[in-house]
Amino acid sequence: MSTPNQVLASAAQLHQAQLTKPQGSLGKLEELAIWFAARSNSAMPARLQPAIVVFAADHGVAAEGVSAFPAEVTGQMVANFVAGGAAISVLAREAGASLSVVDVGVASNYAVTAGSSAQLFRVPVRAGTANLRLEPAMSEQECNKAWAIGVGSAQEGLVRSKTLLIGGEMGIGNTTAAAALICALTDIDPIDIVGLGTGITAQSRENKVQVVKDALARARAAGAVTAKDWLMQVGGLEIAALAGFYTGAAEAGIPALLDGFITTAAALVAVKNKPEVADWLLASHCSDEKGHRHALAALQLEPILQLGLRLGEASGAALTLPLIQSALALHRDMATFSSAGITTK
Ligand SMILES: O=C(O)c1ccc[n+]([C@@H]2O[C@H](COP(=O)([O-])O)[C@@H](O)[C@H]2O)c1
Ligand SMILES: Cc1cc2nc[nH]c2cc1C
Repeated sequence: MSTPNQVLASAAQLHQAQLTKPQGSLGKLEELAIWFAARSNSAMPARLQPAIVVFAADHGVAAEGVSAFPAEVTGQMVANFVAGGAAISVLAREAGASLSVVDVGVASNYAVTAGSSAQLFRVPVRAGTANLRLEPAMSEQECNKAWAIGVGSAQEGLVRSKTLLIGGEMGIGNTTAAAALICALTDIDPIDIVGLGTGITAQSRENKVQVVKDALARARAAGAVTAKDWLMQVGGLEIAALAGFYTGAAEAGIPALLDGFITTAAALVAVKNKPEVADWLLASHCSDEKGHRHALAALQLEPILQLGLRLGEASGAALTLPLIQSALALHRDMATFSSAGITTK
């Protein structure tokens, strides 16, 4: 596992103090430049080359009425990503990021058009998870397979020469799985974590809280202890792939930018499994999903933005890219007090 370089962080901090601005006046942007310096082999990090990888899969728990949309939307949205019409298609183009979609378990058939705007990899581990209220979402072997696809996605051709990895997800029903994982790994009550997902009613949310409580009780009785036990019991295939993706990024020494509620649940699994992964994670935004801020706090991460987003697909992470690139450009290109001949005392 790579570790951030504190000597480069100190050099970057000294450089920030010499730029033509009052100390600390660029706030969080200064912290970002120093954070990337420690993780990019240079006190003056170059413009980032971001890769967005959206993992898609279905959830058996959708049968419990926990989403405002039918499960077929997962596959239909994969087709939309490939056709270039989804929010993340637009935002990836705007930010100059590559976009890949990895189907690790979409249950429905979907047709993709030729001449696509995103690369699609179809590597389904199974056709969606089982209903996690009633049985383990997946077997240990399936969980490991999805995890390995995520590791491979962070370390192979998909992201070659990229310097920032962004994981996203698409999966109807996955806020239920993510909520269950966050509750299991933080010991916070489902009441404080379960949210409205795609926009369910308050009454449906009561049912969703009960579904999560039932799933947690079932998995606990089945002997779930480790983060990977919980992942296999109440997680999802795209969540397992994302946890592997963050682990693979950390192993390769490439920073990873989190998106919303579901990606943060996956990051929590990765960090509980291997604490050093935390050194490579950056939070882009705090979504409107009820438990997101608790999950970020459990990871000791402070989000850059809070815009009331609740979309997923890596959209919040992509929206943060211009700010991050600006932070690095300011760090590289601003004049120093001495080069500009500005007096400090
Ligand atoms: O990223 C978030 O914070 C977020 C919050 C709410 C919903 N979502 C997206 O909505 C889908 C899951 O919502 P649901 O209601 O089907 O569980 C899934 O495709 C996610 O990408 C994403
Ligand atoms: C249309 C739609 C787009 C999405 N993108 C991520 N999750 C989603 C859920 C729905 C329902």
